[in-house]
Amino acid sequence: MSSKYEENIILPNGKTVKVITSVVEASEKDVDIAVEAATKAFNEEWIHMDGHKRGRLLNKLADLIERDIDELAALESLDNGKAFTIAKSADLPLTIAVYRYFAGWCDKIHGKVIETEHDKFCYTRHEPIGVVGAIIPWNFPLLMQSWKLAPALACGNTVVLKSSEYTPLNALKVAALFKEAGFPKGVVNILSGFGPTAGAAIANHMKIDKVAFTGSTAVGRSILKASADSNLKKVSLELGGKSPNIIFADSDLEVAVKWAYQGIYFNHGQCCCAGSRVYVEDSIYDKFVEKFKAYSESMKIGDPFHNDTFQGPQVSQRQFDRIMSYIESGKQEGATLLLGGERHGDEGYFVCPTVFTDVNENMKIMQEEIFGPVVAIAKFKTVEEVIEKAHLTNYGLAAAVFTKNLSRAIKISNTLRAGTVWGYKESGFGRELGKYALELYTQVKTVQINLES
Ligand SMILES: NC(=O)c1ccc[n+]([C@@H]2O[C@H](COP(=O)([O-])OP(=O)(O)OC[C@H]3O[C@@H](n4cnc5c(N)ncnc54)[C@H](O)[C@@H]3O)[C@@H](O)[C@H]2O)c1
Repeated sequence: MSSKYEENIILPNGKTVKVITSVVEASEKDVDIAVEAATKAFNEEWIHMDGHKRGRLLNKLADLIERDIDELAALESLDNGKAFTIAKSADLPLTIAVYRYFAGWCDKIHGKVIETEHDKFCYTRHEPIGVVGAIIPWNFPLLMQSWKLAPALACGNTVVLKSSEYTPLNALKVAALFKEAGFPKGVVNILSGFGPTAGAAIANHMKIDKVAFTGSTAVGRSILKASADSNLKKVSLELGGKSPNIIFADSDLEVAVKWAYQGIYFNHGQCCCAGSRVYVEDSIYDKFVEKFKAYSESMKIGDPFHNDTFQGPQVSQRQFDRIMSYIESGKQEGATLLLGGERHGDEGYFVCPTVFTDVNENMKIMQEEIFGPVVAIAKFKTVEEVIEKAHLTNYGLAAAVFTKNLSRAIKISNTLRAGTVWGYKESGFGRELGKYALELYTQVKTVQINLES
C-alpha cells in the first residue's frame, strides 16, 4: 500500500525496516466490484443454503485455521507486533472458538408463531439483512475479523470486509482459507484498503444493507452520518473506552495487582476495554502502587518472537507518537510520572510501561483513550465518590471491581454505567458476541395470513 505506512513494520529480530511485503490497495471501484459479487452470491446461492450447511462450512473454516495456527500466529505477530506466544495462545484459540460458536447457531435461527385471531396465522421470520460491510481495526486483526464474519455469515448474510491499513496480512490469509473451506464465490469478500477511500465507500454504499464497524469514536460518528446520507443502512458500532478498575481494601492485593496489570498492559494497552484508570481505596493505596510498580518493572518487552516476551512494539509510528504525546500531556498537567514515560530501547515502537499517580479527572490522560501501556492510578475514600469518578468520562465500555464483599461487587456492577463487555455512551452500541449478536445480523419480518380465503 502507500509508502506512508511502509516504515511501520518491525521484523522478528526487532529491527525496524521499510517493507515486509506489499498488498494491493482497494479503491472505491474495488468496493463496487466486491458489493456486486456479494449481492449476486446472496441472491443466487447463500440465501438458499440450509443453515446446517452454512454451519458445516464455518466449522470447516475453523478446522483450517486450527491446521494453520502457527502460520496465522506468526502473521499476526509480524503484522501487529504482538508476541507470537500470545497470538498463538489467545488470539488464535479465541478466533477458532468464535467461528465454532456461530457455526452452531446457523440452523437454530428461527422466528415465533404469534397468537392472534382464529382466522389468522401470524409468524415472524428472522431473515438475513443482505450484504454486510465490515470495517475492522488493527489491534486484534484476526479476532475482530471473526467477530464480524462469523455472526454475519451464520445469519445468512454475505460480507464485504475491509481490514485495517496497518494489518492486512491475516485477512488475506483467511480469505484463502474461506475459499479452501468451500464457501461459494462472492459470499466473503476481503479488501485491503484505507479508511477515507475504501472504508468510506463501504459506509456510503447504496447497496450495502448494514455496516458493522469497530474502531475510533470519531470514525464511528462518520459511519453513522454516511448511513443517514446514503441508504439508511443499519449500523453497529464498537468504539473506544476509558475503563475504570476499582480496587477495594478488602480485595486480595496480589490478585488485584495481577489483573490490573493485565487490564492495562495486555496487547500493549491497545485494547478498547483496557483498564486505564485504576481507583484504589486510600488505606491500601501506597501498598498497591508499590506492588504494581514492581510488577510493571518486571515486564519482558522486546522481540515478539521470543518465548518470554509479554510486550512487543506498538503497531505504528502514529500510535507511538500519540502515546508519547499523552505521556507529555500527563507531565505538563502535573501528574506524577512514577514509572516509564519513554521509548524502550533505541529502535522500533516500544513504549516502557508507564504509570502516573497524583492524577485528577480533568487531566487528558484521565479523559481520553491513550491506547498504549499507560495507566493512571488514583485514590478514593467512599463508594459514592468512586462511582461518581468512574462515570466522569464520555465512555462506558467496561469496568472492573475488586472486593471480597460479593453483595458490594454486585451492587456496584449494577450501578456502573458500563457494558462490561460492550458499552453505553460514546463506546458504541450493539452486542457483538453470544446470542445477542444474532440480532445485529438479522431482521425480523412479521407474516400474517388470513385463513378465511
Ligand atoms: N469496542 C471495540 O470492540 C473496539 C475494538 C478494537 C478497537 N476499538 C477502538 O478502535 C480504535 C483504534 O483503532 P484504529 O486506530 O484502527 O481506529 P480507526 O477508527 O482509525 O480505524 C478503524 C477502521 O476504520 C477505518 N476507517 C478510518 N477512517 C474511515 C472512514 N472515514 N470511513 C470508513 N472507515 C474508516 C480504518 O481504515 C480501519 O479499518 C480505538 O479507539 C479503540 O478503542 C474498539
